[in-house]
Amino acid sequence: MAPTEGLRFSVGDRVSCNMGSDGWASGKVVALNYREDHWPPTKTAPYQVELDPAYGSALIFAPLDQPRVIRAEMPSTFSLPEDGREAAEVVEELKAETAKLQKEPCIVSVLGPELMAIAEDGTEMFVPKDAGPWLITLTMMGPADTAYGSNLRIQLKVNSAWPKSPAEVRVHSWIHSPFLKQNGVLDEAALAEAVSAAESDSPLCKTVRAARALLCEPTKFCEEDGTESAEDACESNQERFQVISQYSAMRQHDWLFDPQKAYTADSIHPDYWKAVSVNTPEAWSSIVTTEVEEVFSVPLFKPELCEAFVEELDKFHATGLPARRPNSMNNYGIVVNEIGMEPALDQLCHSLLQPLAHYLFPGVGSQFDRHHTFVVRYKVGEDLGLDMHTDDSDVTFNICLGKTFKGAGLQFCGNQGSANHRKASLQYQHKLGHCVVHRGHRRHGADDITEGERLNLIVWARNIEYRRSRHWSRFNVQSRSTGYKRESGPPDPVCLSFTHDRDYGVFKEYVGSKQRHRGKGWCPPVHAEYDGFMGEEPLDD
Ligand SMILES: O=C(O)CCC(=O)C(=O)O
Ligand SMILES: [Fe+2]
Repeated sequence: MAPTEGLRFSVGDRVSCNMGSDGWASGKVVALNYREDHWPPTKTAPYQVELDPAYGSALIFAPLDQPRVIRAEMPSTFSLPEDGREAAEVVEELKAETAKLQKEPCIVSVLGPELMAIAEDGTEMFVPKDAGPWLITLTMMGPADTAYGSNLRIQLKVNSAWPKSPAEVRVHSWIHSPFLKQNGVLDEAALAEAVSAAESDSPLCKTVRAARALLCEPTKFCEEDGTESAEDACESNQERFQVISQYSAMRQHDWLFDPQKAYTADSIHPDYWKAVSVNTPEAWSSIVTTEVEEVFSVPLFKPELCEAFVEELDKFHATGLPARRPNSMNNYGIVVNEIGMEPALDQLCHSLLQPLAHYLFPGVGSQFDRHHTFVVRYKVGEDLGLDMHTDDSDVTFNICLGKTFKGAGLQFCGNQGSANHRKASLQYQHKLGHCVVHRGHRRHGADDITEGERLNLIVWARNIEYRRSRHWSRFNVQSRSTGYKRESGPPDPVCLSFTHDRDYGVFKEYVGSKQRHRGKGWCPPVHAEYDGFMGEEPLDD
């Protein structure tokens, strides 16, 4: 059908809709100029879309007729361009361009082009063979004496239609920017504009200059109404930068911050060091313990590394410098990327943890983009434990740093949305230096500590390719609506969440400040209630 009324799509057209952090979901247009009764008279949405059964057949609307909101359903032109060129020719060109890039004054290091370990074609993930896409990884320096005067790590994803099809820019460093999307990808429209303003005879250098300018001089690219957000971003960077540089003079173990020195044969458990050096399935299987299906553990840090890490955190606390907390329930933990450890932790994540994740969870664990890394801390008289939850990660690594403690086990239940997601599957006892590895969608929580103090380093690793695949969308979009399977029976008490569940109060008492959550839960969704389900009474106001 031809598009009507100036809209790009017609009723019946197959489309993909941007579900925000949930990725893209496929469906078909069922109405144009859609309206809901309660909307003001002038408000319409260009399209109503019925999502595919894989996404719960939900009826949604697209608020804007823009490619970033709704696009034609097709294999992403990004990964599998129809007008792609010979791969060898593109690789040669990219090599020549990366050589030019090395000479740019802001560039610290360049790696690649490397074939991606895993990529998405708009719906599914595939292992690239030789036709791309490729990644170019680089570290560059922001302008000195500004809020951006530190190393920035970015990755360029390039396909075989390069340079006709632009590179996607992924920013691994945690930088505040009005142009950065939630997943760490630079806004495509802003990048295109900045590329057209950049000067260079190499398209790759132009892209990198444009990315640097967007990230480090955001006000130049903002319309008047956006200047405020650019200024806010600048201020947040300044604050972060200040903490990092102030603390750099007070560090107890400088080597912990150094990507060349922190995670080496001196600090990594010898079994792990051997396995990662060999990196074969046999080597990994000889050190991995399967604690229960899809939950694994490995020896990772030597006790000396754990001890130094804990001393460093104690030192940071003692300075009184402001720290960002990992979540609202852990008031004494700390986001370690924010105190200057990011370069070293990048190295830990990409060189040491990535190969293990590829072995344990091929596909989703085969490639990581940015990671959110923090330390949780539990102590009697402070935070005791952590409510049942799922992580905003694709793969989570959880390493016990010490100190000595009793209680504080890690309870695992089922996968989010499954019939047994509130059934207990494992109580894991942390061991010094050992790392537990699990998927982010696994329901888990920390038992209360009864004695001593426990600190754990948590790495939430994310994979952009996976989050764009149908699998992730199905799991996340669908599971929030119709996708929760009917629960097989009442929950096991250890799997109850006081922040999420509608029946917590039926089985357990809300103690102290937990009271305020009574009646506010959403889980399980109504259609997924087990036989005989009873919801709790709401809180009397
Ligand atoms: O305390 C632990 O070991 C788990 C912490 C955790 O699950 C989290 O912070 O997401
Ligand atoms: Fe967690």
